[in-house]
Amino acid sequence: MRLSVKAPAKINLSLDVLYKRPDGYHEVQMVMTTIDLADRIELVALPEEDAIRIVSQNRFVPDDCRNLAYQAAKLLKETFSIRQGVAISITKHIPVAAGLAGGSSDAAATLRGLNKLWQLGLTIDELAELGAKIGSDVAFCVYGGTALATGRGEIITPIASPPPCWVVLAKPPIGVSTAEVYRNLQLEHVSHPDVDAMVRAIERQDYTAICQLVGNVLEEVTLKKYPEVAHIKEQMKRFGADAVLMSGSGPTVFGLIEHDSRMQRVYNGLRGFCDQVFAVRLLGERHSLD
Ligand SMILES: C[C@@](CO)(OP(=O)(O)O)[C@H](O)COP(=O)(O)OP(=O)(O)OC[C@H]1O[C@@H](n2ccc(N)nc2=O)[C@H](O)[C@@H]1O
Ligand SMILES: Nc1ncnc2c1ncn2[C@@H]1O[C@H](COP(=O)(O)OP(=O)(O)O)[C@@H](O)[C@H]1O
Repeated sequence: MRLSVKAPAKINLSLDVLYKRPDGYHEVQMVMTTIDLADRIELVALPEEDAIRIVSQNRFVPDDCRNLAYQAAKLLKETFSIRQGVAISITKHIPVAAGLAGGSSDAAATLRGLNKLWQLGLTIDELAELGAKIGSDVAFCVYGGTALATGRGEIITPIASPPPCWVVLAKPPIGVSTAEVYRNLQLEHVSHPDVDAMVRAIERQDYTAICQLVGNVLEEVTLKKYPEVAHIKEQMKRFGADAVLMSGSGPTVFGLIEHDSRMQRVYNGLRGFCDQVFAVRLLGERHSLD
């Protein structure tokens, strides 16, 4: 049996860090939303072989137990004593180590897919709870759509999706370590975005307010280390994006744009000096288990 599952990227419209916790993680408050830039996960049952195989053509993607999709399959196998194997093919479209949760989304898609393939009958809440054991962003990726994420990012409260718009993404050729960015964050020096106001602006579908309220406390850390990220931000503003922000720990910068012609201008302008540029739509729908 074979199954194909879509694994979309996320962006953080608002990302605040409240404090460092005794367990080493940071307490966060984020508004996250999925976008139409996705990896494709193919799951093939290996009934004769009790192994997890990862297949990927992308040289930045580990093909062993470091792969988050591998960890998702292993977690399900161990928790439910599954005695059969699976081959997981990952076709990457989401840039790696980019602040777009590509690995987390691959893990979440693997959880949703194996729930079907192995007929486990788990609810989406149960899958999200398992996902949180793999990484802080995995629970959100299990649900998709738009949500307020709190705790270390694993406590998910679904909210309405923002009004439809274009998202132009530009990723400079650097990979960022999330752990390092959190480690270098100096909370006494940051200005905090108003996450609650962002949630309210989304709930009332107020595009102008959403654009005014975007903010990410991790920006300062990554921009300081990589001035090219600040440069991309400036260019995206100059070409006319309605709002510009770095996603997650970076280095990907995204711009929100309402009108098609403006999107084309921003996209073409950025392609002049950045290799990885994408123009996609927000994905309104949450994932269902059907
Ligand atoms: C910054 C964010 C924003 O959505 O995304 P990315 O930039 O990675 O996409 C997330 O908080 C990243 O989530 P994720 O990438 O799943 O992190 P994890 O694997 O759980 O943790 C990686 C490391 O980041 C640090 N970490 C992560 C989450 C958190 N709330 N506090 C932390 O301090 C810890 O040092 C941890 O060891
Ligand atoms: N399926 C996967 N796809 C991409 N990267 C993965 C995957 N599994 C594990 N990784 C590792 O996770 C790290 C972070 O990747 P990714 O999830 O793309 O970035 P981010 O945490 O910035 O959103 C990478 O350096 C990579 O080695």
